[in-house]
Amino acid sequence: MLSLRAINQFYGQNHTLWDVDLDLMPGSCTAVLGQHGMGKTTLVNCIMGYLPVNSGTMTWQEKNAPPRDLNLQPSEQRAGMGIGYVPQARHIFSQMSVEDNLMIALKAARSNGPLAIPPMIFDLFPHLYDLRHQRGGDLSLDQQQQLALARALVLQPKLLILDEPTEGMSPWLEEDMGNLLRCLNHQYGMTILLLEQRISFIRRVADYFLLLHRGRNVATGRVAQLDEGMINKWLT
Ligand SMILES: Nc1ncnc2c1ncn2[C@@H]1O[C@H](COP(=O)(O)OP(=O)(O)OP(=O)(O)O)[C@@H](O)[C@H]1O
Repeated sequence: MLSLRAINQFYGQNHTLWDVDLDLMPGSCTAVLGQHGMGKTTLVNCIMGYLPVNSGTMTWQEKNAPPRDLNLQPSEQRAGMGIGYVPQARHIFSQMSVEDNLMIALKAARSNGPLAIPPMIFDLFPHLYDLRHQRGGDLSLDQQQQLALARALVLQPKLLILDEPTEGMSPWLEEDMGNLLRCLNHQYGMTILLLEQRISFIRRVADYFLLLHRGRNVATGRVAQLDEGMINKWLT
């Protein structure tokens, strides 16, 4: 679905990503791990087109369609292509209603075509239906997190990218988030890329991992292979 090869990125003179490779299989959930400042958000910003890639290739391929060079797609088109993103800072519009927050995502990506919130949104987030006329800023932090996720889902992305979705969450909300991601992954067949620090959460929801250290990809594999040795070496 998405293949990255030898991605390098610089902030000015600062070499931030070094020859990073990543392969996302359709319907899989992959976690990118690493301590603070190791390059996780930078990698996603490159995928979303918010930051330029200095070298390397990013190839997007859907079933029965030719591969597309993601570097050639303007960032504003990537959501329409099927890449949804929930940033770490939720960036919801606090003055707009819940419904308008959802509609604006549809309008931004679809200049023509139907502008209806898909039923799956309120199936997944029934509370948001009850709150649909409330201002985003009046929601609790958990509800804002749900709204940010719902807004990424209105376009029914093929790939959903989440930056630290469990940050600041209590254990029971973390469990709900895990169930939701598993549902999106297994029932809706969505491919998921997760930037995450909590190992227990990764073990619950992810199939594969990629470990970044100082912008370098130092380990990849199945989550079952993520052992204490790796955790002690790279994550503590
Ligand atoms: N706008 C920027 N300008 C210059 N350097 C930056 C900028 N954003 C991030 N960096 C640097 O790039 C490196 C990678 O940062 P990045 O935010 O991608 O790491 P991260 O793994 O996502 O960290 P965190 O877990 O704290 O979000 C860090 O050294 C950081 O200081």
